Amino acid sequence: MASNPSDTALWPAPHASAAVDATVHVPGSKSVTNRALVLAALASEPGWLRRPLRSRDTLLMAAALREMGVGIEEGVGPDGTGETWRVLPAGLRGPATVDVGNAGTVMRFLPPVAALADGPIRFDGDARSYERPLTGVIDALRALGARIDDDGRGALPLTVHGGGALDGGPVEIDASSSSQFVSALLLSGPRFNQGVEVRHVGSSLPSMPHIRMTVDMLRAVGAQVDTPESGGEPNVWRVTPGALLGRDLTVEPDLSNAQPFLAAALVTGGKVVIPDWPARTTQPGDRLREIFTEMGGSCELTEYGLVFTGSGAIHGIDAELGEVGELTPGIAAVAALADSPSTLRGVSHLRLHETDRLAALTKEINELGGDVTETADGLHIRPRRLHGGIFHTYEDHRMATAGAIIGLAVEGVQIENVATTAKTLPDFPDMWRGMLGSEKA
Ligand SMILES: O=C(O)C1=C[C@@H](OP(=O)(O)O)[C@@H](O)[C@H](O)C1
Ligand SMILES: C=C(OP(=O)(O)O)C(=O)O
Repeated sequence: MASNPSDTALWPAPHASAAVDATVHVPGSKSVTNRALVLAALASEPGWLRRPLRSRDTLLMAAALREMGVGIEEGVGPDGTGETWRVLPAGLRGPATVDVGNAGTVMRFLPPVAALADGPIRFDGDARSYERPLTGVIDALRALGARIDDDGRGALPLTVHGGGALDGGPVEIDASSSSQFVSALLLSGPRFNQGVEVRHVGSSLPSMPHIRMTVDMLRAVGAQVDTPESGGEPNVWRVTPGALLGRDLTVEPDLSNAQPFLAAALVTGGKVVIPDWPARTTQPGDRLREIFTEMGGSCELTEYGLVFTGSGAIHGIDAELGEVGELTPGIAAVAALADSPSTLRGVSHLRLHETDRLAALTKEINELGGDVTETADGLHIRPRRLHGGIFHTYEDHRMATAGAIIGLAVEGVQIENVATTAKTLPDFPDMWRGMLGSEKA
């Protein structure tokens, strides 16, 4: 966890004076947008993304692909809102420089793409990006025939010396620190000469829904993928070499970014409607229907979207969150306000996310008077009466939204650097105020 950044930019988290009653249009999924951009860039024909997320992580992905020669044009959607990107694949080339920011998807998904480019591609990013695990991708690409210069730590910054093609073939990786290693190799796999066979050899594998998202999206653009779930060996994914189709894809709302708004209904005993909640999805945020129901709410999935209603009571939960790790900060925030203790398990890899999320949540909730302890693989949260204070965010968007959830119920919470939410949700403060603006009298 980085040291406390400056406290100068403090955002007074709005306190809810009544139950919220709002409809919240949540922008597109980060994970879907960035996969769609990579797949469209690797396709053999142009493609469209409708309602892409435009946030720091996805703009970095688009900028990086443009740097490598891909055309990405802003288009005007049928409703005139300019909500489309047209992606024009082109011969990938260096020299180029990629800024990954602190986007796991950019730092993991693009080195395999760079290995297919002609020329050197340099990768650099925020200070935190140097600490986030990348060895799985670097070692695998080297084993598959790529030349990569790094400083020997198996992390950023680095240069991939693209040779215009990559042999590919079988490779073993330990993806226990991030599922994104597997997704990264699979996404570019169809373009490797021999495709790719990824065998995960680590003790555990987090975020399986995100790997399923990768597989589903690859299949949707014509790739042949064999998975453990389709009768293959456990922990082995195989992608056959082949051309990818350009698609016209409408990006689903980001269900993990719906989390703070659903939490607002739970915390205030109100109601929040999220239009366009997909009936079927690989997004981990879909698990919120079940998790937040267990914590005291109820939900109804209609053709219009998800209607989520709080009961006024908030219950603690004992939950295994390894599959849905990115939901942990928001769940921890709700758990700190519950009527019974919670244990959140299976998320030790969160120590290597945007910040050490387990340490950050523990420290910040406890500084508001809470009683949170870190366990080997998660958090134990005993609710206490909380008081106001500064909630530091460590440049982690989900810390900022977690603090905002607590602020609804606790007066005087100030979020340091709420602007960090722009990583995946650029309009968060306005959306939050908009939701509260429609509080019931
Ligand atoms: O592939 C993806 O889009 C993601 C995978 C997960 O990463 P980890 O497996 O590193 O947790 C998740 O936490 C991240 O927010 C997005
Ligand atoms: C872990 C996350 O992001 P990243 O894609 O940078 O890994 C997240 O959004 O919670």
